[in-house]
Amino acid sequence: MMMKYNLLRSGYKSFERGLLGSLSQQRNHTVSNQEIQHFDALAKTWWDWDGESRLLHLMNPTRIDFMSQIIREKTPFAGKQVLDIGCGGGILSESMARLGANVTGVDASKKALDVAKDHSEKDPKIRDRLKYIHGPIEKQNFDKQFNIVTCMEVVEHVTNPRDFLESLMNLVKPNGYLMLSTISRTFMARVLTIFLAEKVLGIVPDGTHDYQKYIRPEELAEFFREHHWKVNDVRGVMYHPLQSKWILAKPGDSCLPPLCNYMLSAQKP
Ligand SMILES: CC(C)=CCC/C(C)=C/CC/C(C)=C/CC/C(C)=C/CC/C(C)=C/CC/C(C)=C/CC/C(C)=C/CC/C(C)=C/CC/C(C)=C/CC/C(C)=C/Cc1cc(C(=O)O)cc(O)c1O
Ligand SMILES: C[S@@+](CC[C@H](N)C(=O)[O-])C[C@H]1O[C@@H](n2cnc3c(N)ncnc32)[C@H](O)[C@@H]1O
Ligand SMILES: [Mg+2]
Repeated sequence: MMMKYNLLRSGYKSFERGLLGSLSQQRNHTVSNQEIQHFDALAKTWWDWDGESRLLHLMNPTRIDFMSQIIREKTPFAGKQVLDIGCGGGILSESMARLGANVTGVDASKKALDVAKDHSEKDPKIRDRLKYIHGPIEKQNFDKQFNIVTCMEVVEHVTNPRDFLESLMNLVKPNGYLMLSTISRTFMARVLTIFLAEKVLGIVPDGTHDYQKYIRPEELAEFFREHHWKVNDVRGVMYHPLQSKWILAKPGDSCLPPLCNYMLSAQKP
């Protein structure tokens, strides 16, 4: 019987250390060396649109669309201070900078970050609005908070997700947003994102995901509400391999929580 567990519940003992450790002042580590080695290996082809990170490139317009729907301003990113956690090669960071944001990208993969820096340096229109920092988020000492913190396709790759998310939440300004995308822990997600996407279709690099690290939207929503944050929206997003594009569910599209990939927006009181 598969143990039903919630990685975000404070009493839950994760494999490395009990989450109770996160209740102390000292935060648990959030970086898995195995995960970072995986993304280090992908760094070289990150900006190859038909390369191994193709689905992330294809996902970009959809996540900009989702965040724009939530922020509901004419120019949702212009002039905003944005922190992109787990920015990788900078696919989303560059898009938000192109829309006028001042973006700080943080990633634990030095190789991916070097690719991000190198790629942004080539574009005078955005390079002055982009800054990249290497290292675990829990070790960063920022002298400011951010209007928007993005964390796209990252939380399913960290250890101690509770500590990871709490570090991010501390970096959001009051009334600011934390925008996430990740994968739900369901059988359908396991079949689609691992069996089909990695093993059968090969559209995601083999070994990218560990089903045990998937987090359900209701678990994330409960976690934010425990911290008295408002959950603005939870939206399913499905990759359509025949159309090679991501389809974002419409608001209120289904009373069911998303069963595979989803995006979630939470707002700080
Ligand atoms: C309990 C146990 C032991 C389970 C084992 C799991 C297993 C091995 C199962 C195999 C058994 C089997 C053959 C099952 C299939 C039949 C079945 C019983 C299904 C039941 C579940 C179900 C209803 C599944 C739905 C599947 C379905 C409807 C198929 C029919 C046709 C169809 C709709 C096909 C669509 C295919 C499709 C949608 C493909 C897209 C796959 C996908 C979701 C891709 C997204 C991948 C992703 C996560 C992208 C983000 C990303 C990307 C990258 C990157 O580097 O590009 C990196 C990242 O970190 C990312 O997060
Ligand atoms: C699938 S990639 C997503 C990249 C980017 N967010 C995007 O969607 O285009 C996941 C990224 O998270 C980074 N990562 C994983 N664990 C991390 C952690 N604990 N702290 C910071 N970055 C991390 C990896 O190095 C990798 O670059
Ligand atoms: Mg992922």
